Amino acid sequence: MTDRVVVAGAVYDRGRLLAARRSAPPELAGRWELPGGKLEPGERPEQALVRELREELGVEARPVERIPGEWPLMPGLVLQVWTVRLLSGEPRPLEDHDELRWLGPEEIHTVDWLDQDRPAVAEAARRLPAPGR
Ligand SMILES: Nc1nc2c([nH]c(=O)n2[C@H]2C[C@H](O)[C@@H](COP(=O)(O)OP(=O)(O)OP(=O)(O)O)O2)c(=O)[nH]1
Repeated sequence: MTDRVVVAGAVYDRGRLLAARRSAPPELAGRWELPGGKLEPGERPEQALVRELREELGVEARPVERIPGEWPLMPGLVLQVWTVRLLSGEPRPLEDHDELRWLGPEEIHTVDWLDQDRPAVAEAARRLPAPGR
């Protein structure tokens, strides 16, 4: 059986990375992740990511490039991450999250990331654009 893909966004703004705190389910609540969600049948990852970021954060966004790699989550689920450019809107925790935080390069480790997200977050942090971009 092939694993189901969860797509998540490395959303950057002024040299900071967006982190989102999950509000559910109970075993994940309070832990931080990259916003995104599961691919629906027939959906391409980029489409799924645009849809999820619209639903969860209320923003319009454009996937820019995939961060190479694929990270196992729970059995049957793997995480893929795209860098994302925000086109419009200010991210708000509308669904699945109860807090958002923009983290600069020195702040990446100040939130309690989901254990399984740490390698992906490290890759996302390595690609943080300079503050002017
Ligand atoms: N979005 C996201 N989910 C993650 C990350 N790390 C991680 O283990 N997960 C898990 C949590 C969930 O079990 C699953 C993603 O499902 P979800 O609940 O966010 O997605 P969804 O909106 O498509 O959910 P659903 O209600 O259709 O099941 O992957 C991450 O960085 N981002």
